[in-house]
Amino acid sequence: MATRALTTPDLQNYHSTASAPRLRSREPVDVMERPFTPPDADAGNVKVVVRVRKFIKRDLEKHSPCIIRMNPNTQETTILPPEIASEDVKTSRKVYEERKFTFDKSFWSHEETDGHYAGQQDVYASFGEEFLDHNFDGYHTCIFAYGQTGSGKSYTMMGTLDEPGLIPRTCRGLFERIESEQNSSITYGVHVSYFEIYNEHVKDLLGPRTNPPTYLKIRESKSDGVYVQNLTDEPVMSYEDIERLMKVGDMNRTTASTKMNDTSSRSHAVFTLTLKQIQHDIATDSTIERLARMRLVDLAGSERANRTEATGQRLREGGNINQSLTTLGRVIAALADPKRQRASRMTGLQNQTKRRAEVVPYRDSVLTWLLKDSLGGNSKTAMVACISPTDYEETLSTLRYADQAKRIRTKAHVNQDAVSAAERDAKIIEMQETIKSLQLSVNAAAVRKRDEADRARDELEDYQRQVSKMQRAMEESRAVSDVKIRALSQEVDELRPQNEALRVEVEALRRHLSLAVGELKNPIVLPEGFSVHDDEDEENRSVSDGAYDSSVGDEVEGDFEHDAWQADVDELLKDLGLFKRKVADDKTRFPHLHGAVGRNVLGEISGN
Ligand SMILES: Nc1ncnc2c1ncn2[C@@H]1O[C@H](COP(=O)(O)OP(=O)(O)OP(=O)(O)O)[C@@H](O)[C@H]1O
Repeated sequence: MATRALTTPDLQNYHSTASAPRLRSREPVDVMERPFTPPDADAGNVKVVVRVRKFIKRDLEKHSPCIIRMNPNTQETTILPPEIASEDVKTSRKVYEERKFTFDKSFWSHEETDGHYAGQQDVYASFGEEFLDHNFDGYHTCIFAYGQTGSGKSYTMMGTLDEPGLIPRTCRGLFERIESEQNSSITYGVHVSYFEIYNEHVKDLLGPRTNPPTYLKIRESKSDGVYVQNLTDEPVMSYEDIERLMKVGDMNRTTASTKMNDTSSRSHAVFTLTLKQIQHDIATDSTIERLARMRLVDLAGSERANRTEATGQRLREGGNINQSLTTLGRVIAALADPKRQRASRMTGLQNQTKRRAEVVPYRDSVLTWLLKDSLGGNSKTAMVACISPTDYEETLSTLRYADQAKRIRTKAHVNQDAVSAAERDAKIIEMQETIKSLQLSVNAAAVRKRDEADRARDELEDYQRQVSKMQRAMEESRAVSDVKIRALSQEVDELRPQNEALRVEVEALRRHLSLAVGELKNPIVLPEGFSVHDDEDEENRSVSDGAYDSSVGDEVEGDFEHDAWQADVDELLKDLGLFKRKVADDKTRFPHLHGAVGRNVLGEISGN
């Protein structure tokens, strides 16, 4: 924000006809002389002006005559019936008749050579400057252009490079006033936003272009009313800053060629200037803050589809444009309803009357919802009805619309806050505290979010780690099992022949043993003098004894045999004990070889 000195050279180009002369006089003004305290609320009707444009190529090709007359003294606009062939008049059911309307201003922009011709500067000077006065007094304002396609809305609002319209002139006027301000105790801040409503979507015209386009949301709050969320609201320091933004916005606007207009605006464009003034009184160390919003709206054309020969996308656009404009018509009708106006002024309303006061269908379209305050609330509002000089039906419809809008009353109040030094300090501290606590909660939320995310990520990683660990462990254990199985199989294979040999040996021993045990239990008693020699025994004895002594009696021979058997049995039992131990050892070493082999062996040993 800054207090500025007047630098723009072409101030002289503007001449003023508007009523509020204070800043317009360009005289240095004493702050005491210009008290910062205008009346608090100002109820007034919507200001309605009508403007007829000159012939354009299309009119000239059709050789259509001008059917509009305007009286510069009475501000009366007259529409004459079109010259149609008498046969057509007879067959047509439509009523073509002369109609008169009176508006706050009727701008004759049809023929430059006429004495009461109104150019762009005249239109601005007539009410643009007055509305700027309202802004500096702290009132919100809204100027919107309404009319059929090709009737001159964009020309009136934006204009051309050579003939700038209301928007550039208002912006230039705003900065000229700021720069001409002599009072160094006032600081100014200006912001600009520019958006369009296309097919019932809000598009930021100053934001970056995206594909697909980004549509913004509309919100409503107690403190800010209806607003567009995340809309670019650019701070500007000079008219040149705004000029640059206007170019960006206009390039982003959705236009198309229709039968009625080569560069037809297919959207409603809303250009908003916000002016904040802070006046500081050094003596009392208090400040007065004023906030004013200027809405400058270029509506899309109110054409009927069959007239523009629209199809496809154009037809759909037409439907949406008409939905907004039809709703605007209903809102205007509701606001202009005298019964409603009476009801809204009355206190202690009956229910039915109260409902009538409340039911204005603002929310039925994006356009009317966003213009809610401008149309029926805290705003000083003007409508510029743009008309073609040739089109009876569309022009009559626009004039009727405008005539109805005249009856709308708004209740504007000054948006001003007086703050003492102590209050300001307290407010700053409070804001600092709020910011601090917001920052903390934002940080905490961010940390919480981050923590939660981190924790979740950690948990996931941990889980994944566990899963892969487990998979690895399973693979390892499978590998170990495979090795074990292979080793055991090998061992079993190796043991198989030993086991077989043992089994055979055990079998032989068992047979031998049972024979021996049987002999021991039932010894064979030979008759006296009977000896049984076999050749082998005889031979053995001869060899072992060296000499055979036939004198050794039968008893001696029997004892000897018994001892030998006993020694054999002892030997066998010893072998068996050894074998048993060996088998038991193997069983401990190869418990898995519980299988048939081991069991068989052990079973066989134990005689099972
Ligand atoms: N007062 C005027 N003086 C000179 N030319 C004008 C005037 N008004 C409109 N025109 C011309 O008429 C044509 C149509 O005007 P403009 O584009 O402003 O119409 P529009 O109502 O905005 O149409 P749309 O709704 O299709 O956007 C343009 O070529 C414009 O320059």
